[in-house]
Amino acid sequence: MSMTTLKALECAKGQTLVCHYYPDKHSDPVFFTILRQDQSGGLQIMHNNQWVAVEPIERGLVVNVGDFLQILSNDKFVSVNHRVLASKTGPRMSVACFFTSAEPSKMIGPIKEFTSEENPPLYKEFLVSDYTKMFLTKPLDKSSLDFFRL
Ligand SMILES: O=C(O)CCC(=O)C(=O)O
Ligand SMILES: [Fe+2]
Repeated sequence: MSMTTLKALECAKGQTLVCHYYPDKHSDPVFFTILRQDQSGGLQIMHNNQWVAVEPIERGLVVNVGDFLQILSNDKFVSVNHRVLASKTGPRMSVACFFTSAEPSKMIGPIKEFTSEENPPLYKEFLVSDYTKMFLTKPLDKSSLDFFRL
């Protein structure tokens, strides 16, 4: 195959890099995540300082609250800390759909409905792109929320 064929197909114009590294605790830097896991399980959420297994439900979907929903709601909805334990029994399949802003220049912060004089904003306003940058550079198990908390 000649280089011109590949060039004509624009073979390097779009790149997708996906790294999966789950065992560490994290919360998702999005509004919410819809998750489909297979029957092998492995997903755990932190509840009352304990890891709780999320039992797979056939054809069921898991909806996780993400950091942006926690920030928008000024901590009324809490972003879930979760992890996935590697299984020794074979391959595991999961599909995660992250709901976030398509516009990195969007500002996010606690919204009026969730703030008042008695309930002042707990987070500063920030750009979605700054949050994503923070998420990608901090240690995975450290909460990004803390970097934006007032
Ligand atoms: O595979 C899973 O069940 C969860 C994956 C996950 O937490 C993530 O991709 O952020
Ligand atoms: Fe996650």
